[in-house]
Formats: sequence, C-alpha cells, structure tokens
Amino acid sequence: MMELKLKALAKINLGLDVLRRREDGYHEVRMIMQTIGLYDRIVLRKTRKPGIRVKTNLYYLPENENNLVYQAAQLLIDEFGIRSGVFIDLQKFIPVAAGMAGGSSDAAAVLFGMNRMFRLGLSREELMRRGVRIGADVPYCIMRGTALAEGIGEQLSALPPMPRCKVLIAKPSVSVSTKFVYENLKLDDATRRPDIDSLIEALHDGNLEGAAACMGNVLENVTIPNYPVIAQIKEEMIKGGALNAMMSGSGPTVFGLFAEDKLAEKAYQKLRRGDLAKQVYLTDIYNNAGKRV
Ligand SMILES: C[C@@](CO)(OP(=O)(O)O)[C@H](O)COP(=O)(O)OP(=O)(O)OC[C@H]1O[C@@H](n2ccc(N)nc2=O)[C@H](O)[C@@H]1O
Ligand SMILES: Nc1ncnc2c1ncn2[C@@H]1O[C@H](COP(=O)(O)OP(=O)(O)O)[C@@H](O)[C@H]1O
Repeated sequence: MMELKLKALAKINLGLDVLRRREDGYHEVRMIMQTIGLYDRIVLRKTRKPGIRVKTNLYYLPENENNLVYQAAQLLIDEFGIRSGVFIDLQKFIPVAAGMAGGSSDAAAVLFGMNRMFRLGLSREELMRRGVRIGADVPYCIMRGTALAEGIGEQLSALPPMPRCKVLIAKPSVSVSTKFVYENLKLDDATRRPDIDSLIEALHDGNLEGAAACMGNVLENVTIPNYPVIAQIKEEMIKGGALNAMMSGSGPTVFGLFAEDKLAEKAYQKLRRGDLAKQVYLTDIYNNAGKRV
C-alpha cells in the first residue's frame, strides 16, 4: 500500500470538569468527549527517500517537527526502524487552536494510518498508549465516539452513544491558549462545576434533552470573563432554539445542540450573517466508526 487517505475528525466536550492540579502542572480532568462530523483530510504516502515531509494548506501552520502529524510519524519511524520515508499532505478544515482537538486528531490519524501502511500490528490500545506522548487528547482521537476521559484525558471508557442531534459550531476570532486557560483556573468553592455523573446517566437513558441540560465546562470560568463574545454566541444559539450551548475544551469555539434540523439550519444562517464568529459550521454527532449516528 503506497498511499492512504484518512479523515481526522474533530471532537467537542459535552462536559468538562477539572478535579485538581498535579505536581507536574497538568490537571486531572473528568470530561465527556464526543466525535463530530467536521474533519481534516490527510493523504499519507510512502516514499523511497527516507525522512518525513509535511505539506499543509494553511500558511501559518508548521511543516516541520512542530506539526503534530510530523511527531506522530517520527514516533513510529524511530520505534520500528522504518526505512522508507513518508509524505503527509494535510488539508485543514477543523478550526485551529479552537478546543476541537484538530492537531490531536491529525496525529491520531497518522498513527492509525502508519500502523496499517507499514503493517506494524499494533492494536487500538497500543496506538493509544503511544499517542499520549504527543498530546493528552490523542488517545481519545484514536478511540472516537462518546467517551468518559479521566486522568489527564488519556484514561478512557466508552459510553452509550449520544442521541442524534444537529451540532452548530461557531469559532470567534480570538485566540486562547490551552496552557493559559489551565494555568488561570481557580478551583475554589466559587467555581461553577458541571455534574458529569448526571450527564453519564442521561446518556445511559438515551435522553437527549437530559444530557443537554447537564452540559457544562469548568474552563468557561476562565475564558468567558476574558472573552465575552463566547457568552454572546451561547446566548444567540439558545435564543435560536438550541437545547443548550457551551464552549468546547479550552475554547474559544462554542457549540449548540439542536433537536430539530430546521431550527439548527435557521440559527446557522443567522450566525453566518452576523459578526460574532467568522467560522460557522453545521454538522452531526459521529460514532466510533467515524460515521454519522
Ligand atoms: C482542554 C482539552 C479538553 O479536551 O482540549 P483542547 O481545548 O485542547 O481541545 C484538553 O484537556 C487539552 O488536551 P491537549 O490539547 O491534548 O493538551 P496537551 O497538548 O497535552 O497540553 C497542552 C497544555 O495544556 C495543559 N493541560 C493539558 C491537559 C491537562 N489534562 N491538563 C493540563 O494542564 C498543560 O499546561 C499543557 O502544557
Ligand atoms: N496538525 C496540526 N493542526 C493544527 N494545529 C497544529 C498541528 N500541529 C501543530 N499544531 C499547533 O498546535 C496548536 C493548537 O492546535 P489545535 O489542535 O488546533 O488546538 P486545540 O488543542 O485547541 O484543539 C496550534 O497553535 C498549532 O500551531
């Protein structure tokens, strides 16, 4: 197999709670992860010339070892002494630095693809264990679907799939670094925390409205005071009929869940015409096979 075409799907966090700060600066989390239908396209090609070459359609993304796809390829080349080279063509559609695990999902796709291309024989779990060296969200991006993520995000348990609904995505043009958000999170009694257990219960019941009502992201305590546009987008989605709307990951992307396709389409058009967010998408919930539910 000389060439593989891969899709790297984005995620949203239906719930995100932080339990404590560890000695090494990382945080122990409890998050509900969900794959959605927004994706980057990756073409992975085997080359006779050794080494890794990366090409992307976004001028501001690195094409060297700072790109997470480069790191994913390097990891397997080193461990397995792979002698051919690889060319990775990365076409980005997932908003960058947005809280949607775009880079992590690209890395996950390359790990998955190289495992097949070079017949390394690694199981999904073995790939996941390697992925965490690249980023806390990489193991989940290999697993996909609906999952509870604990530890720093790498301890995963599958959950019953999120019921079908429309997902409206809006990314305002502000940049927020994940590191900044975690560093500025205060975990005192005044902090509003989501109830992750109730969210899990609603998923077990297949209850969309119940799950939406339990959504919450503790990191909004840091980002909303700094970027009020996030709260404005949430309000607009809820006014437009969303069951609920919330920031994904460390932000600044906001997503809204809609039970009715028509309302979702209307809210999508309105946000696209307005000026709260430049990048606006309407998509669906995806499962762990990378298919729409
Ligand atoms: C917030 C979340 C929620 O899914 O996602 P994004 O907003 O990035 O999509 C994740 O916890 C982000 O995971 P990821 O983006 O893979 O993190 P990494 O690259 O490993 O770490 C970036 C920085 O975030 C902080 N970090 C990350 C994960 C974690 N559990 N605790 C942390 O404190 C650390 O300061 C670290 O230096
Ligand atoms: N393949 C990649 N896609 C996107 N960003 C990447 C990639 N490789 C490295 N990066 C760097 O990682 C940073 C955050 O990436 P991204 O995964 O999009 O955000 P988030 O973790 O918020 O979902 C960017 O600033 C970018 O420079």
